[in-house]
Amino acid sequence: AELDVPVTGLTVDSRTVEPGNLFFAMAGVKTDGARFAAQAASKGAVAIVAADDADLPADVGLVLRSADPRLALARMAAAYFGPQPRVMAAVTGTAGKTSVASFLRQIWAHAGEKAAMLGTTGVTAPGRTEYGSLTTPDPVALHRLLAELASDGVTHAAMEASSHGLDQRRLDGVSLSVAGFTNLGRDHMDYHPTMENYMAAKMRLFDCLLPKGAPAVIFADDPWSERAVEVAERAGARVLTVGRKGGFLSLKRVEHLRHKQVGEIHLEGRIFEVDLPLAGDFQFSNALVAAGMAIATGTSADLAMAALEHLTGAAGRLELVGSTADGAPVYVDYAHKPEALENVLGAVRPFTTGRVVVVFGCGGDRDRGKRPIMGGIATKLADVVIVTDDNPRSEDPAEVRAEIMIAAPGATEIGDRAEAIRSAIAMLNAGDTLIVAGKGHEQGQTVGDKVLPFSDHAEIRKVLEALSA
Ligand SMILES: CC(=O)N[C@H]1[C@@H](OP(=O)(O)OP(=O)(O)OC[C@H]2O[C@@H](n3ccc(=O)[nH]c3=O)[C@H](O)[C@@H]2O)O[C@H](CO)[C@@H](O)[C@@H]1O[C@H](C)C(=O)N[C@@H](C)C(=O)N[C@H](CCC(=O)O)C(=O)O
Ligand SMILES: Nc1ncnc2c1ncn2[C@@H]1O[C@H](COP(=O)(O)OP(=O)(O)OP(=O)(O)O)[C@@H](O)[C@H]1O
Ligand SMILES: N[C@H](CCC[C@H](N)C(=O)O)C(=O)O
Ligand SMILES: [Mg+2]
Repeated sequence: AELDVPVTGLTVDSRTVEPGNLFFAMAGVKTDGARFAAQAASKGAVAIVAADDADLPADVGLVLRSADPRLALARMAAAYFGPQPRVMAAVTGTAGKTSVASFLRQIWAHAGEKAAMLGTTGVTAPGRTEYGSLTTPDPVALHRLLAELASDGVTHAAMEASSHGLDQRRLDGVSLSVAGFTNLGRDHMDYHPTMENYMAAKMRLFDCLLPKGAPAVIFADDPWSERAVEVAERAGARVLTVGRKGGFLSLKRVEHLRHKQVGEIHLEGRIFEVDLPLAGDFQFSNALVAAGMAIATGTSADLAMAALEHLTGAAGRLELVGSTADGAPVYVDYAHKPEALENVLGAVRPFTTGRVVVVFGCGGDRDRGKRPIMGGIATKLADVVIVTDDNPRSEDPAEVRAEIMIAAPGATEIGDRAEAIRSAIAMLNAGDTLIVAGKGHEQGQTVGDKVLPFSDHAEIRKVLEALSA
């Protein structure tokens, strides 16, 4: 069928249909949009886009069939909203996406570009800061945003490509200049049936979305790096590897100081000594991926390396919130999956002369398999473990905690997160380090379907202030 009537908007939700909208009926995880086609039609949808095999009532008007309606939505949203920032970068990987996108925006800004980032923590652009929700927005929200950014004069934008986003074609309409890969670890095993399936979703960024000949910046030191390089090469990308084993940016020597690290980076025969003002080995990895992506899209090596010395961590990523009177630092971190927890606990060990104390929990309605794994990691790598709540959602919080506690003998269980933070800070001695993990930048605790205002930062500050008063 051919559509020669004006379309007033695109939507995937029948409840938001306005007269003249094109309604996309999507088969989802919870329900099927096809069941709402009649409602969409009655609210004035100009046509319904549906899968070839979708079951639709007869009286819904014009129907456009598609073998892949999510792909159709992405492409139509791109066409409908129009302009995108000239240089679009997307980074994927289990951990580090938000950090890389944030660092890339900062490097571009340092080089004088009008740059933006969008992802888990929201949108950051010149004159614009918004709190986020999804890591990769749906195509309609995404292309509306990109068009706004472009019309505001933003020329460079860094975005995160989550595996859900890639799998659901959310960024298939984005014109990419460069793509990045950080690492692969266990995550979202409630959505992806196997690690292979999860890796394949991530690799869509390189083998479906990145134009041939465009640069693919790949972190070289992960067990999955080789696979990523193979996929990107086979897809015809210009592969640039970064890291200790990196061929493009290679990290030769790192010295860990308390809140910063000094590293030597080799780049095409030149040597840069870089003072990175962030703690944690993994932040150097993220910084290298970001620098590689900036250089690959035209930033000079000198400017990119200089920018690394001014980087600020993304909110809630190994963020130092304060210290006790004895100088014990208290960090907020977003580790909510096994490898991330392992990394962050390992990252603070070199500068901790006393005990590493960790407060963490696991989200309800999310992969249950990771709970005992994280309990085990905390027990192995921290000296004191306090298990608490992190967005129980529809689950019984005590049961979520119990599934962690099975693998965390010796851990203390304190469900109330504020109370857990108070107890942890109260026990700190000089030389100890406290990590409050799992919520990072989040500003709420989701219990049932209610989001109660909650911030690890605010709780920590409150306790530290009370102690110093
Ligand atoms: C599991 C998942 O990814 N779900 C996403 C998916 O929803 P879905 O299609 O499965 O939704 P569904 O509820 O089954 O409904 C099917 C369809 O019927 C429609 N519908 C439903 C009810 C109705 O009355 N009328 C109607 O038209 C829905 O709009 C939908 O199109 O497509 C929607 C539109 O793009 C997304 O908003 C939604 O994200 C939900 C909110 C979500 O929580 N997603 C999380 C898991 C997510 O995507 N996370 C990733 C990774 C996070 C990370 O970095 O770790 C992210 O990118 O944020
Ligand atoms: N390169 C890395 N390797 C391992 N762990 C990392 C790395 N970068 C960050 N982390 C850990 O993962 C947490 C989340 O980091 P970040 O938000 O940058 O990743 P993300 O991929 O965007 O995560 P999400 O999918 O949850 O949005 C950090 O707080 C830290 O604990
Ligand atoms: N994007 C991730 C964030 C998890 C953060 C953690 N605080 C939790 O609630 O599990 C998710 O929705 O699975
Ligand atoms: Mg993120």
